[in-house]
Amino acid sequence: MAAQEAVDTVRDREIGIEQEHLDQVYRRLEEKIHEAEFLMNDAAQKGHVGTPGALAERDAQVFRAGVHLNRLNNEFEDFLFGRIDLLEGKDGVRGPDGAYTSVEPADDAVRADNTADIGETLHIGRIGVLDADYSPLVIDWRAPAAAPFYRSTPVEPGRVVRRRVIRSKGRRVLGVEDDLMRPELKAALDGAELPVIGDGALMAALGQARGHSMRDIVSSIQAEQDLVIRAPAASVTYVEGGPGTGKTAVALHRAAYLLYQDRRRYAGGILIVSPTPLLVSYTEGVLPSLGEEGQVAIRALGDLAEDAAGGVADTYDEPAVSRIKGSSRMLAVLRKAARGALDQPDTPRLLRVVAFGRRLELEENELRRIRQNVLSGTAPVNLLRPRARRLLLDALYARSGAAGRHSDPELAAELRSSFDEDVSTEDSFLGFLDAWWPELAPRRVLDAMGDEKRLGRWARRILNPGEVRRVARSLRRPGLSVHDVALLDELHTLLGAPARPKRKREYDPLDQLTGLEELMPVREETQRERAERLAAERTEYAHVIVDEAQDLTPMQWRMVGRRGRHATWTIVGDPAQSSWSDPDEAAASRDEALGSRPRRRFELTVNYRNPAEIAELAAKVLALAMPGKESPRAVRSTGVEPRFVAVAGGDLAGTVRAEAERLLAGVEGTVGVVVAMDRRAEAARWLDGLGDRVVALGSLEAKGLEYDATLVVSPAEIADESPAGLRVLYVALTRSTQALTVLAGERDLPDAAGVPDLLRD
Ligand SMILES: Nc1ncnc2c1ncn2[C@@H]1O[C@H](COP(=O)(O)OP(=O)(O)OP(=O)(O)O)[C@@H](O)[C@H]1O
Repeated sequence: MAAQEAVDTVRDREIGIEQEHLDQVYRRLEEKIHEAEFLMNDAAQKGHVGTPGALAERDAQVFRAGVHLNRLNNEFEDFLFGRIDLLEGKDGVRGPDGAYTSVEPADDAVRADNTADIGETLHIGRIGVLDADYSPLVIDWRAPAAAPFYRSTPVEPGRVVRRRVIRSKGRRVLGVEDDLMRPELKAALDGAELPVIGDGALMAALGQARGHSMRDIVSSIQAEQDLVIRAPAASVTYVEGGPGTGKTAVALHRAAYLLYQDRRRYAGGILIVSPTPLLVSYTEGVLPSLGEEGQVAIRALGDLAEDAAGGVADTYDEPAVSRIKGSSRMLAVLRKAARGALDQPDTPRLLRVVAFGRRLELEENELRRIRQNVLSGTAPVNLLRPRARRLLLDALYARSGAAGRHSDPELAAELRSSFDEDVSTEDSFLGFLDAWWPELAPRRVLDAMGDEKRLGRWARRILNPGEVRRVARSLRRPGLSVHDVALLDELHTLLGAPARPKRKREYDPLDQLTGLEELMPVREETQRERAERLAAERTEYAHVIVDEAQDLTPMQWRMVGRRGRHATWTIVGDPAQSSWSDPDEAAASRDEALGSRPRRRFELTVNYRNPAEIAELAAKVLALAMPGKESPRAVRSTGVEPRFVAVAGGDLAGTVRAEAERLLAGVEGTVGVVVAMDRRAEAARWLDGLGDRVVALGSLEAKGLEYDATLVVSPAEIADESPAGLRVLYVALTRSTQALTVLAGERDLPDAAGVPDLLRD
């Protein structure tokens, strides 16, 4: 008891020490806020008067102050979250943030009797704060000096002796957790022995109940993850790792890191491509919690093309259809369709005009010849219209008999231009051109492909008749599917957008400061509008991050590739979770999108999501889905084995509901019920009235998400859905942080214990 009290006293004292530091940080921030308010008022009063240099300097100050203001107003849970106590550095040099730059300890930092003094203490937070004398009160987590907080391990401690995670809420420190990186050392801080409190900050983070949005992991990023987050943004950073290894988390933190490193370069925008709108809404809170929003667009694959009018495409084609629509064979079909769609059922077959007092006509054959001639070029169809117009005029002029009238070239040219002028302003000619060579919108071509006969013509020798029928039928349904969006985007390129006049903008010196728009409350409305407009106009990005990259189809890789032609890339994925039927084809398209850029490859090996008991079950499916592929190592175990149940009395709905209720009672947070795609709608009805902690999901929608508990309904149904079914089942089984129930239907051939045959040893 007495020992426990002593521990508690030390803990309270250490919390008190961190509290003092946090108080000091807040005092300094308040000072800065006063400065910020003064500067903002001053700026508002003076308007934009002054030399450009002075303006830029003032704006930079307002910007920095605005960052602090914004941060404080948001009352982040843990503004300050870490601390490292370090040995003296080797070179004794300090970096721009006031911390020693060396990661290696000085030669004499550890004495022969294994004692040492702490040479430097750094606090790590969401942004950096300097004291009035420029000493660092808090180091930004992305700064080089903060890297040892994440990188240091007992095997390679560098200068770190003690690594501390500080839990705080607003202005109050709630707790501290320490890890000793050099346990063999007797280290002293200000002459007293260095105390060590508790262990397992990471475990505490992992055990917390889940909500419907992802949390940042800034206080517990692990060394192998940190290497990826801080990898230099050259060419392509390629990250592979199994379920729950933090790929999504790492991708988001990397976006924040890149912005910190080089804000001006990434003013060109960072695009994060996510497979589903569900994953977008699950992850979109992470960047704001890291203080970054303005420059990063997180978009679902179904929301990437501009023509996707009517919002996000989130309907899915049946697997047999998406397999065709996603494949690179569609490219050849679309090329034909983009040209063939010029021929509509109501396309005029005769051109008749009056010129020089004569009636002139071009008949069907002549018109066809002209069209073929124009289309022999490779330019986008809409951009060929001027050439079509010219060839029509040429043919009409030839018919008029005026061509040989003058031998003098100047007179002949004059005659020709007055002919062109006459004809091309005539209503009948203009009306004909609009109908015969209409400006094609991508959507119009896609709709035309819904006509089975026409699609059959365009897809001859590319798709078989059964495939043509399926695709045409799917295109006649209202709305857009996720896979249609990549087709639309390809059509956009094939058709070409006619140049539109650019809108003029007023010059605003504040625009030079990227990110400022997010921070200036007085300008909020207009700046937000501006940000939205810029985002809408943006078609290329400076950095592209692809999450769940294993799922992109060849057509989707082409679509994403177009948005990052000059970009650097970060690609995260897991081939074992791919729902695309032909991973080799997709990999070839990915390589095409990335060109010859060199790649740096990283691997993440630790599963932070699933307890070992769940990971072990999922590994059985992995062995079937991808023999020989190794499972990531689960970092914790809960002692709770997965539960197996068979459908009771043929009542699937009733059993699902009862099992969902049981899970809801068992965990504090969220419950996901994963069913085969074609059961999505009924599953939502089964769960009616159980509250918003539980959601029904189609197997493909479960990508990237996680729940405290999951109920996987009929593994066999999910596995049989598509050629990639086993990999999709692997995804479904790896969504849970605590509890997993597997419900077996008849098709699962459960044994007496309710275990489906797919999951038996
Ligand atoms: N270093 C960490 N500290 C705390 N939590 C972590 C850490 N790394 C990952 N996690 C947590 O583990 C879970 C899985 O992370 P994430 O979703 O990024 O994995 P993933 O590799 O994208 O998984 P999947 O491939 O299954 O979609 C998340 O809850 C994440 O917050």
